[in-house]
Order: sequence, then structure tokens, then C-alpha cells
Amino acid sequence: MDNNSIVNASASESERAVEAALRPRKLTDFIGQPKVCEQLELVLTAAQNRGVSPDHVLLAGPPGLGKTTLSMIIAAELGASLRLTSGPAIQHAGDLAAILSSLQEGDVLFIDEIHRLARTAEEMLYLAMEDFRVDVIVGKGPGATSIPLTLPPFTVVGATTRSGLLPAPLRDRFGFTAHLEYYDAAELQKVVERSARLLETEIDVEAAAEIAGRSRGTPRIANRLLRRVVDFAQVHGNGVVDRAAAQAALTLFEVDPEGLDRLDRAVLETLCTRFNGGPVGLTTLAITVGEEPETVETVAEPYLVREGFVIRTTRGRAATRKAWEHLGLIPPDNGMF
Ligand SMILES: Nc1ncnc2c1ncn2[C@@H]1O[C@H](COP(=O)(O)OP(=O)(O)OP(=O)(O)O)[C@@H](O)[C@H]1O
Repeated sequence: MDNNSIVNASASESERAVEAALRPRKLTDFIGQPKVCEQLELVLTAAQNRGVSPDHVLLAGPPGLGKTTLSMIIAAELGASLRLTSGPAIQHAGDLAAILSSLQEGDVLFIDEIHRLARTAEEMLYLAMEDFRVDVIVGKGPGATSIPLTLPPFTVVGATTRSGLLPAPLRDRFGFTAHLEYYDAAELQKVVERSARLLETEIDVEAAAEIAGRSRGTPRIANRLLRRVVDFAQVHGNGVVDRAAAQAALTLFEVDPEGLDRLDRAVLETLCTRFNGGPVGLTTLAITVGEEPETVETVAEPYLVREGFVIRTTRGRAATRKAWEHLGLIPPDNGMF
């Protein structure tokens, strides 16, 4: 088990290319996140009515919930050009200066993983966002001079999975921050049904619900599971996705009805059967499972804790009653429950 897991919320570059076909292009096609959509629509419409570029927008939330999609929708709704970059792609302030100085009036600049910008670039960005100005350094050493360059008005859309890591001065430059939440099962079912339509695949309601229920609140995972289910239905059936095909495909890929995969279940089984439910330290748990502590902590644990299968205590990780019941085991009568 590694980051290539079918239920990993992050995507590789090649997967992003496949995903592009499934992105909603308008705010009205964007499923879920009703508060964010309503707020965003207001911000964009008000700016358009005034004939100005909207405030800078920060999109905060876990991977795979639609931050890149929303940035594209913002540009499309404004009829603006979109420039895409990311924190890790900007190694030096000069890289950012080159992008900023090429912006046209009204452009939308999307900066993914904005919390990973280099410090010098961050400082340049404050100034550009606040005063639409960038100081370009010409020359090197003692002869270097700084030439102020005025930029046309533009809108930065920043995306971050870790808004807590953003320095306050940068956070303050965003006039509007949208917090994306995990999707509920009904919303994910709509995502699956919409994607199936785009993939020209027939899917019944039960199958869409089955996939949605195993998608960990994340559209990216829903779309990935759907692609595997479609493969299964095409290879083993007539291409129509029904509940039996969905269940068989997801069993084959070891994603259970709660969306747990092989590593998640191995962690729970180890906790319950080897350590009587814990608490047990992370390192001991990871060694017993045969994984690196970091993998257990960053890949399996967040979802297990979020869904109430595991709790973190000062003495280590412990299984909850829900974990025992999920594995079909009887919780011990040790006063923990
Ligand atoms: N609300 C939605 N409705 C329909 N599809 C969605 C929605 N949100 C996301 N998706 C789909 O999920 C996939 C991932 O979305 P996106 O790339 O926008 O996520 P992200 O939050 O930017 O992820 P990351 O943080 O990893 O960059 C895309 O294929 C997109 O079409």
C-alpha cells in the first residue's frame, strides 16, 4: 500500500489529464458546496457589475474536492484568461516576476499549493496583490537596480490544503476565502451520475450510490472508482453498470463498503487482534502492519480518525467500537466501551 492506492485523494499528473474531461465548466454544473457556490457567485457578479476584477480568492480544503475545478470556473464565469502555476513550480522570486509581468488586465492567476511558495516569492506576491506592482531587479551585484513595474488589475486564486501554514500577511490579501468541505453521499452520487453520462456509460441509481458510499467524501475518488467499475462492466458484462458490477469491481480493488482499503483494514485488524484494541504507539503499530510509520500516519490514519474507527490518545492509537463492529469482531469487555 502506498500513495498509488485507489482511495488516495491526490492525483498523479497522468490522472489529472484524464480528470480534465470530467470537470464541470460552470458554477451551475458544480455539484455540492452550496455555501461556497453562493458566496462565490455573489463576489463574481458584484465585481462584474462594477466592471472591476474581483477580490483575490483563497480556496482551502483537502485534496480532490474541486479547488482546481473552481479556479477554472471562476475564470470562465468572468470570461477571463486563466494562468496556472503552483507554489513548488516557483523556485525563485524571478519565476514569479516573469509570470506577473506577463499578465493582462482581468486575468485570473491560479496558484496551487500556495503554502509552498518560496519566501522571497511570497513577499513579491503580497505587493503585487495589494498594489498591483512588482519590483523587477535588473543586473547583478552592487550595480543591480530595482525597477518598479505597474501591473494591470488581475485576480489571484490561491489553493491550499494547509491554510494554517499560510503566513498571516498573505492570508490577509485574500478578500474572500472559501472552505471546501467533504461531500455527502447524495452529492457524490450526483458526481458519479454526471461523470457516467460524460463517459457515455449507463449506470443505475443503486450502482451510483454504491460507488458514492465508498468514495470517502471526495469527488476525485468517486470518479476514479467509477472508471474501474466501468472497466469491469465492459470486460465482464455488457457495459451497463449495475449494483452487482459495482460491488464486484470494488471488491476486486479491495475497497470495502465504508471506503476502507487494504491498509486501512490491516491497521484496524492489527489494532484489534494483536493489541486488543490498543492503545498502541504509532511505530509499533506500523512495524506490525509492515509499513512505514509515516505511511500509516499520513495515508491511513486521517480517514480512520475522521470516520471514528480510531482515536488518538496520549498513549497511542486505539480502536473504537465501530472498528470492532466493522471487522465483525466482538469488542472486549475491558471497560473501554
Ligand atoms: N463539485 C464537483 N462536481 C463534479 N466533479 C467534481 C467536483 N469537484 C471535483 N470534481 C472532480 O474531481 C476531480 C478532482 O477535482 P480538482 O482537481 O478540482 O480537485 P483539487 O481540490 O484541485 O485537488 P488537488 O488539491 O489535488 O489539486 C476532477 O475530475 C473534477 O472534475
